[in-house]
Amino acid sequence: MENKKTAIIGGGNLGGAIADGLLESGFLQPSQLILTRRNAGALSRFSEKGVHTTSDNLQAIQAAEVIVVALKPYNVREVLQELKAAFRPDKQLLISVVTGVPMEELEKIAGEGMPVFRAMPNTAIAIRESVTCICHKNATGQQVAYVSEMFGQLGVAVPIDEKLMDASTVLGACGIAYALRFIRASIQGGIEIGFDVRTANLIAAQTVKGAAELLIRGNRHPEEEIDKVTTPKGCTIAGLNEMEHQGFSSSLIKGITVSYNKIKE
Ligand SMILES: NC(=O)C1=CN([C@@H]2O[C@H](COP(=O)(O)OP(=O)(O)OC[C@H]3O[C@@H](n4cnc5c(N)ncnc54)[C@H](O)[C@@H]3O)[C@@H](O)[C@H]2O)C=CC1
Ligand SMILES: O=C(O)[C@@H]1CCC=N1
Repeated sequence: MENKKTAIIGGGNLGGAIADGLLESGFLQPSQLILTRRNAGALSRFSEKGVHTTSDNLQAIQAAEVIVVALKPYNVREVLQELKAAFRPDKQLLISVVTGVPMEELEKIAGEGMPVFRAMPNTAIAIRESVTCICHKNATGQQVAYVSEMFGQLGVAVPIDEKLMDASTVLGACGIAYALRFIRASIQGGIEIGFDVRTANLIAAQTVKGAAELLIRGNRHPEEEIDKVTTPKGCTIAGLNEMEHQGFSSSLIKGITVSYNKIKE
């Protein structure tokens, strides 16, 4: 499939990370990518690579077949409304990574029949290790295949129903921060028991990577792998049980539900 000229509207944390992933994977050449931001000067690391960077969203949309919207939820409606006339439902497709804005609303702005996708990646998309949950409306099979391939190049793409989009935001997108906080706490503990910060960082991060790979490659439930580590009367079970007495699993579950309810607000 021929790769399509793509405009990313909103080259911030996530928009920039998507651009990094698309370029690094070779899915797009720099000349096939347009990146916008209010202050286009902040995108110089992309323009140096040959990406067209601009603050002119209208020009970007007119030049693109695929439009990725990576604006903040609080200004996305206003910005897209101003660009309404530039969308061409017969020639373009729209991918929104914006939290909490339904596809129906995006279609109303972009024009009836516009192929609309919502994609929920996380910041690991910059290194092609995202999990990206995707749903769609009005898209042809070919368009669905194209968008799946695009995000598949940037990690793992998972098709979901739109009703699960907020849940995927919490588990996948916010989840990166939750996993990193786990690693940070491990580092703090590691320093208490004798490691310097760099060594503790390496051990904690590689351990989490190994744990994740055991599940992904083995398609197993975590408890199966935990059982292999917990020697009877050993130090692992003693540590785990103390963590649970202190509310470890409970605090994560509560955090996830609070995060979910916050999106619903
Ligand atoms: N950061 C993350 O890990 C994730 C973010 N999201 C969603 O992605 C969206 C973007 O989030 P971030 O990248 O974190 O925010 P951000 O604030 O870093 O990026 C938004 C960018 O849009 C630019 N912008 C504002 N108005 C503009 C305009 N009129 N034209 C062009 N650019 C404009 C801003 O200058 C900024 O660079 C949000 O809706 C967020 O909910 C989704 C998944 C993960
Ligand atoms: O914190 C937020 O609201 C956004 C959505 C997912 C990641 N960052």
